[in-house]
Formats: sequence, structure tokens, C-alpha cells
Amino acid sequence: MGGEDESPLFETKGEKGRIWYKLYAFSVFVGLCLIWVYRASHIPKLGEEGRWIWLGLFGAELWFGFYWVLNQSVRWNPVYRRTFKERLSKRYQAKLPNVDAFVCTADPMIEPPAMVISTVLSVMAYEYPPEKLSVYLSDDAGSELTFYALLEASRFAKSWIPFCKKFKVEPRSPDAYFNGECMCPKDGLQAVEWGKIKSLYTEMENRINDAVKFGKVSENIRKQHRGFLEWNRATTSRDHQAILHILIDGRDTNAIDDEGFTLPTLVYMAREKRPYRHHNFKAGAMNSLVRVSSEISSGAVMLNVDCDMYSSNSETVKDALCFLMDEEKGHEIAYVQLPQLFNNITKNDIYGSSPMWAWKDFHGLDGYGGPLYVGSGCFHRRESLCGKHFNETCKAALRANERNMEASASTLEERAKSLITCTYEDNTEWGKEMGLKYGCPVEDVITGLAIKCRGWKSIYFNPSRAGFLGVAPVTLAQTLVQHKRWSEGDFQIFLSKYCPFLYGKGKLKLGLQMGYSIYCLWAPCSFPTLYYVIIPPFTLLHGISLFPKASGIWFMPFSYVIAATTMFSLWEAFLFGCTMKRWWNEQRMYLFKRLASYPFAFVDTIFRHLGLNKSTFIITAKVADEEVSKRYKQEMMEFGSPSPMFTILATLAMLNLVCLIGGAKRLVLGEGIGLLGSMLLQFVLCASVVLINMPVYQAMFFRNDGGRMPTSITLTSVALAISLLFVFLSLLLSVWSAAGIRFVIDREECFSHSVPYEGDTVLVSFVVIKAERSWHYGDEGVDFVVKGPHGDQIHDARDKTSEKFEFIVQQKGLHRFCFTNRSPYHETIDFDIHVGHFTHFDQHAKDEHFAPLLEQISKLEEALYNIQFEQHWLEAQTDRQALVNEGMSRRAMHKALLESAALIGVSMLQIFLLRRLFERKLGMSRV
Ligand SMILES: O=c1ccn([C@@H]2O[C@H](COP(=O)(O)OP(=O)(O)O[C@H]3O[C@H](CO)[C@@H](O)[C@H](O)[C@H]3O)[C@@H](O)[C@H]2O)c(=O)[nH]1
Ligand SMILES: [Mn+2]
Repeated sequence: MGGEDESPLFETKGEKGRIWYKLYAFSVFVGLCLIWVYRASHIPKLGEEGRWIWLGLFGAELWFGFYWVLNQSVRWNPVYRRTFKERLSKRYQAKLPNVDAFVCTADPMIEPPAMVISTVLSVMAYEYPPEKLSVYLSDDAGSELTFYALLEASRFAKSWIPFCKKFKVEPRSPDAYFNGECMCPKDGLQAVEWGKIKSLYTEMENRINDAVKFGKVSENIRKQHRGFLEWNRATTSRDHQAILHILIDGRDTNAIDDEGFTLPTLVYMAREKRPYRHHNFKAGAMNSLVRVSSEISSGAVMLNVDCDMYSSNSETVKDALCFLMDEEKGHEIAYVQLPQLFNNITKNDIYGSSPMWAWKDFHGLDGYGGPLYVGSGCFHRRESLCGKHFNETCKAALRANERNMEASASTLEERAKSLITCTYEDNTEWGKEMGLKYGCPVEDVITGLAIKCRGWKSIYFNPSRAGFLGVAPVTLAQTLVQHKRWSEGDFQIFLSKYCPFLYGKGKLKLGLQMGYSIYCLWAPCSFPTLYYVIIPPFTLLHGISLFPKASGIWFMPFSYVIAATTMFSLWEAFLFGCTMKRWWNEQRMYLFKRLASYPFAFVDTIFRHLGLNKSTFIITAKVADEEVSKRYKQEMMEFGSPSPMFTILATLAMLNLVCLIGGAKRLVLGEGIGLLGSMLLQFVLCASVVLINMPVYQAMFFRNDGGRMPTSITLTSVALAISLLFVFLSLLLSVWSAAGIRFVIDREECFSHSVPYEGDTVLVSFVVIKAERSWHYGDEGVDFVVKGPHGDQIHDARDKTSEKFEFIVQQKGLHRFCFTNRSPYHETIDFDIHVGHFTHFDQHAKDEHFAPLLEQISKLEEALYNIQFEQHWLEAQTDRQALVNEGMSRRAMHKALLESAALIGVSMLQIFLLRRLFERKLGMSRV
């Protein structure tokens, strides 16, 4: 047995109880296959009704199944890592490598300099030999405000770092430490120092915030450092020379903290920017940092954090080194990614920013050779990031390296500056084979993939104390935009030559190829989801069943797959200690991303592929105004600023609401429990969508704060929902004439229909389409008699070829509708009936606020039915007329269209007036 010296620096463990998971997964897979079999074996034949709708559903279910299979890759073989930092310290104390930490910022307005320097200070205070630690700040805004803040930080560090080390403070971001939940120390000495440091910090923060408020630094401050000379009147964030200043030079014997210890090196960098040169966003900044640091400190390990992601665990560097320096496996590892967690998540995580499953997936990816590189919170081996291919000679490469001690700081600055000019990268491999790749909105994911295809492995490490904490978006729009960027970038990778299945073939394990594809295929997931959220509700409204009956055997696989996957995800949430509400919020965001972010991402990627648009990088804001933050803390969804994404969400929410109400009405008023049996799944689906959309309805109709849905979006989405209903209605009627019956009559034919309420309006129509003799077209009609429940005659028409009328029901119960054909020929008759139940609505609705809304919806819906009836009638008429006169039908259609348009207009107006009414009511009650 080997001694302590040969024991590994980290340990890997699998998860127990995987066999149960595999059994569960297998059973779900069987369920999925049965669903496919059901769909495939029940496809309506060519020319039959509803074939396309059915095929569409089949397509969606194929996709969901396929995607579910992909997802198994990250659940099949998860691994968990543990490090042994004491062994590292014992064996490598003097031989630890230089570590360079990079912090990126890009806009002092949405990434406040005070926040940025707190992040910088948190990494400067790492528990690591300071002479081996260098921190670089890349400022893509080239802002003197950020430079000034960093200058302040370089001074504050002198007291902050010794304070942290002396009292083992965590977290080491002064902002998080003083404003977070840390307790003021009771112990005498620490309490005194705590007070001193806190006031130092507060003063510094105030000075920085004052400068930011003022928009520039004062003349007094300008005199404090020659660096300010870089900024003149012509300097803008898009147009300036390369700026680089070593604010603390760790080699300098005078660069010491208050306790006399060396300080880590601190560098400010703003790469050259010119309006006519593309700067490649964060990837460009990172590559500049890689070059600059190789000149100044040439750390063998590089850490990158976003400016909002402070280090919350001062031991993380050592953890990372345990992986990279492990004697046996360390040399194969290119990077160590830590999870991106957030410090501003509310109890129920309303925007699903920290979905536990997302990071769980990374354990699964780790089992197949390595997680994705996702930007912030990742430690890289310099050589692998710079393009080196893995081979066995890489062994023992990570060693302590000497810094250039001869060159003066200003020489280093000059040399470094020449590496960050606009032209430096021309005709080089930077952005292609070296450094981070350009041209992709998720530079990190594509770079990580390329690194792994060069033969390296990666590690996912989730320490019990969070390594990094950032700022999660605090509005719905920001979250959706961020996900649009990610899903767009990932999908772009899938379509490029870096597609995990092509590029990774033979280089990555199949499990990892599948794992990468989960992310790469986010964007296309939007279409099956959209289909599922639109079509089943529509057909629910029209009483068309798309899923097996609840009593039938085919119902089993559907219900099993839905129940099993839902229960499983609830179980997982429960294991993570999630609240029910948080799980529910997560489901909502899961749906919203698929409905709103991913479709845009998909379309934009396709356009980009066709060369129609360029990629952009919308930086996520890290600050919000007070009102917005307040609502975020109260977990109220923020819809305040208009966004086309909201229009989609609101339209679909309205659509599902109307369809659910329509379906429920059918259930209550007409077809009863039989309908529920044949439409159960559609009801469940539609009802879940409506439930999950509650915050949307609230924002549209019931809220009065700044975060409610903008009126313009409410109006547009209501109009859109109505138009969609009409479009589908006419489509459905043309392909799937569910309403009305067409039958051939010989002598006599009777129908009965039960009307449950007195006072309902019944619309009845029939048209004799054609007689069964082609050579002769006569005008012979049929007789039509309607009788009430007690045999009383309600309507009597003699010898009519068509008829349309309505009557009010006097007595509820079974009504009879009888046709008599007096001609010797068979006739084809189209018969349609519709019972309207609007007048009774107000008796049922109690809620004072809900009543008018539901009434309006009901009215709309009633109108819709009437139009449907009308259209059906027109169509039947048209069919008849087609035999007589083509021209007539066109006029009929025009009439129908005109009617529809008028109705949309009126409904819109009603909704608008209703809203106004609400506003006034709420306004009054507040006074
Ligand atoms: O031109 C730019 C644009 C952005 N950034 C910086 O990039 C970081 C990430 O930007 P942010 O808007 O916060 O994006 P997020 O979506 O929150 O970032 C995640 O997703 C990005 C890829 O889309 C990764 O690069 C990040 O590391 C990862 O945290 C921030 O520090 C920015 O300052 C730049 O330096 N230059
Ligand atoms: Mn961010």
C-alpha cells in the first residue's frame, strides 16, 4: 500500500439506488413507446377528418419522447466529487502554481462599479499565497468610473484582506459580508475591527456611488492616479485606445497590506475599442485577459467570474487545484466548473433561476467525461484553453512558475497593451483554435465542447459551501431574454460544424454527446410545446377528442407517463428541500421559456444561418429600480415593460382560458360525464395551463401596480386570441365538420336533444344539400317539425329546402326535431343545432370582480358559437348553392368575414371598456 503521499487529491463517488431509477426510466420508456404505437395505429386515413391534427400530435409526442431519452443521459450515471485540501497543502505548499483570476464587466450603469469591486475583493482575499495570485478586471465599457472604483479597491484591500484572513471571514465580498445575513461579531477585538472596516467600506462605497451618480470623477480624484489621463473628452466606451494599469504589483516589496503581508497583483484592463471593429463581447474580453495575464503573471490556472459573481468560499482555489494537480488523473483535466448560484433568490424562486435539476444534470454530465463550461465560476488550465491538444506528455505540466522579475511594471504595461489592440488578433488563431471561440452567443459552451474534443476532460464540483454567488435576473423579461440568448447560442452550436453528434463523434462518449444535445435542442422544443398548448384546447372547445377515452386501455400509457414523470419531479424537488410552490414556479418558467424565449431563439438562429441578422449580446441587468425590487421580493411576477414575449404568453393564456370555459360549458350544459370521459386528458392539459398562467391573468385584469401587463399587450393578446380562435374555427369547420350532422333521408328521420335550462336560446338550421339524382335538380323540400318535451309543437315548416330559426325554450327537457321527405328520392340534409345559455350566467357567477370578466368571456364565446353556427349554416348553404351558383358562395363568405371582423372589433372594445372600469374601481377603493 502506498503512503499518504500517493493518496489521491480527490475522490469520485457514484450515486446509490441507481437501479431503481433505471427501472423507473424503463417503465416510462415503455409508456412512451405505447403512446407512439397508439398514435401510429390510430392515424385517420387519407381524406378522413382530423388527419393533420393527429399527425401533428404524433410529431410532438415523438419529439417529447426523443427529448426525454436524451435527458436520460444526465440521469444515468451521476458522480459526486470530494477534495482533500489538506493533502494538497501538505504536498505542494511551496510548489503551488500561479493563479490568475479574471473579472469581466461591460457597463457601469447596469453593473455598478461598487458591485464589481466587491467581486474583485472577494477573489483577492482567497486563502491562497498572495504572491501567486493575480486579479484582472476587464472593463468593456472602458469607464473611468470603474477604473476609479478599482483604484479605491486597491487601497481598501490593504485592510480588508488581513481582516478576512485573521478572522476567517466568509463570504469575502465586503458588500455581501456587510449587507448580508452575517452577524456583527461579539468578540472584543473582532468587533472593534469589524466596526472600523465597515465604516471604511461604507465611506468608500459612498464615494464610488457619488461618482457614478455624478457620471464622472472629480478633478480632485483625477490627480490621485496617472491612469486618469487615459480619459479625455473624446473617449467613449466604443472608441478608445488600449488602457492597462497595474494597480498593485505583487512583486513590489512596498505593495503590502496593513499587517505587512504581500498583496495580490491587481490589474485594470480595457482593450482597445473602435466603432468599426467587432469586439466579440465577453469572448473577446476573455481572450485579451488570457494574453495580458500571460505577460504579467502567467498563471498556469485561470479563474473567470462575472462581475456579479463574488467568491463566497475562500477555499475554492484549493478545491480546484486538488483536481488539476492530482498525480494520477489531474493532467487530463482541462477545467473545473462550479455551479452558478445566486444570492438574491427569494423563497419560492419565482423565475426559476436556480432550478435544482439544472445543476443536478451536471453531475450526470460529469459521469460521462465532463460538464459544460458555462462561463462564470470556472477554473481553466491555461494550456488547454489556449488550444493545446491533450496527450500523455501533458503529465506533470502544472507546476509553480516564476514570474518575470526583471521587467518593470511600466514595461509590462506597455507590452501587455500591445496585446490588446484591435488588430492584434488579425490573422491569428485567437477566437478560432486559441482561447474562447468567437461568433456564438454562448462562447463558453462552444469553447468547452471544443476543449473536450481535443481530448481533455472536465470536472463539475459542487462544494457544500457555495463557491460563487451571483445576481439572478429580477424580472420576467430579463429572464426570458437571458434564456433566449442561451438557447439561441446552444442551437447555433447544434447547426454548426460543432454539432455534438458530428464534431464529437469518436471523441466524446455517446452519453456526453446526448447530454450536450439537451441544451443544444432547447430552441426546437418550442414548437411541440406550442402545438400542445394550442391544439388540444381548441379541439376541447369543439368537443373533438384527441386522446384515448378514460375507460379505454390506451388511456393507461398516457396517464402513466404523465403521472410518473410528475411524481418523480416532485420527489426530486422534495429531496432538494424545495417548497411545493417553488416546484410549481419552476414548472411555470419551464413552460414560459418554451413558449416565449425558445421560439424567438429558433427564428433568430435560422435567420442568422441564412445571413439575415448578426448575433448580439444583451447584458443582463444587475440592478433594478426600487419598485421592481420590492415586487421581486414579494414574488410578484413583473410584466411592466412591454415585450413581444409577453404578447405570446398572454395570448396563449387567454386562448386556454376561453377553451377551458367553453369545454367546461359543454360538460355542464350538454354532453355531461360522457364528454369528460372522452376528453379527460384534454381537460387536464388545458386546466393545468390555465392554472399555471394565473399570474398572467392577474397581471392582465386584476393588478394595478407598475408590474401589471401593459394595456397595449392585453388588448393585442385578446385580439390575437380571438383571431386565432376564428382562424381555427374556420379551418376546423372546413376539415372537421364536428358541428352539425349530414345525413341521407329516405322517409322520416328524427333527432332529440336535451335542453337543461328554461329560457335558453336554441338555434336550429337545416339545408337540403342535394337530391340523389344528378340529372335533375329540383326544388323539392322537406317538412320539419320541432316539438317540446310535452309534445307541444314549437315550429313547423313545410316543403323547405333550407331553414334557419331560433326559439326560446319554455320547458326544459328533451326536444324532438323531425324531418319528413315527401319526394320519392333520397335527400341529403345538413342539420345543425346550438343551445345558447348566456342569459343565465349572472345567476351563477358570484364574485363581484370575476363576474364582469367571465360574463364578457362568456359573451364572446357565445358570439363565437353563434358565428360557428352561422358559418356552418353558410357553408351548408354554400354546398347547396355550389350546385346552383358559384358566385353566391363568395358573397356568403364575404358576409361571414365581415361579421367576424365586426365581432372582433366589438369584443375588443368591450374588454377595453371593462378594463377601464376596473381601473377606476380600484383607483377609487384606494383613496
Ligand atoms: O461585451 C460584453 C458583454 C458581456 N460581458 C461580461 O460578460 C459577463 C456575462 O454577462 P451577463 O449579461 O451577466 O450574462 P449572463 O447570461 O448572466 O451570463 C452567463 O452566460 C454567459 C454566456 O451567454 C456567460 O458568458 C456567463 O459567464 C454566464 O454567467 C458579464 O460579467 C459581462 O460584464 C463582457 O465582458 N463584454
Ligand atoms: Mn450574469
